[in-house]
Amino acid sequence: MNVQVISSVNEARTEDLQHKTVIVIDVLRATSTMLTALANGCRDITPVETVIQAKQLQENGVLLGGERNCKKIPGFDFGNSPLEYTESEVNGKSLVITTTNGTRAIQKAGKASRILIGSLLNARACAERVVSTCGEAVILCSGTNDAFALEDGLCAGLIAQELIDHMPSSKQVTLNDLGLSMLYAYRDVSDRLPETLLSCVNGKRLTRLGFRDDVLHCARVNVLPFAPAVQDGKIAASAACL
Ligand SMILES: O=C(O)[C@H](CS(=O)(=O)O)OP(=O)(O)O
Ligand SMILES: [Mg+2]
Repeated sequence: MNVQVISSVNEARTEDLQHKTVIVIDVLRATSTMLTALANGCRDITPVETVIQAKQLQENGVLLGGERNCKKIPGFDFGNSPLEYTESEVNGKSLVITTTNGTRAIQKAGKASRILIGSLLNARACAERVVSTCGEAVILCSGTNDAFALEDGLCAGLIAQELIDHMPSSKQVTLNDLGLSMLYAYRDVSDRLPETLLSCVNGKRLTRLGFRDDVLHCARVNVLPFAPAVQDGKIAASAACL
């Protein structure tokens, strides 16, 4: 299986994504937040690119979440902190979310045959789901404002490692050069991921803004057993088995 790792939304060309399984990663924090909300019983999540689109989807009982400049958007129920999306807040509810990078990456992958939502939290589940499919796969790192973000790259490396570990011996995983680089980088820091995430640009920024615990939450590996797909514009935990 050919697996291409793409460094940021800006680097993703439509022809690289269409007809492929695309795993979208935004470790800090969008995809980690979505997965946490689903793990806490959120019924479904609609990721949108703009604040206006989110507000247009606002209706009774629907929660609005997201950030601009790492901060909660005025009038929204939640920011982009996974720790806000507790069971008591989100269980059984629908959520519309917009973030600077992660929801933009999901929209960019719109021509993929399947879009999976990935992070360190569910890397193994993503790999297992990809192994069971045919065709090529892409790991799309959201990055930050069109630039590479280390936390997303390390997650791509972890997913590559999980793909290698779970691929039947009759099949091989072939990575592009960025994928190989991230695999080697992940192996190098796998025993100190929390410190590594706290030391990267986004980890430092979030810590400065009071979100250190978010970084530590997002640095946990393989704690969620599902890899949800985007279907008809929504992400649902039940779509994890489709
Ligand atoms: O809230 C976040 O962690 C970031 C904000 S910023 O772009 O790094 O300022 O958004 P995300 O879309 O989750 O990367
Ligand atoms: Mg990010």
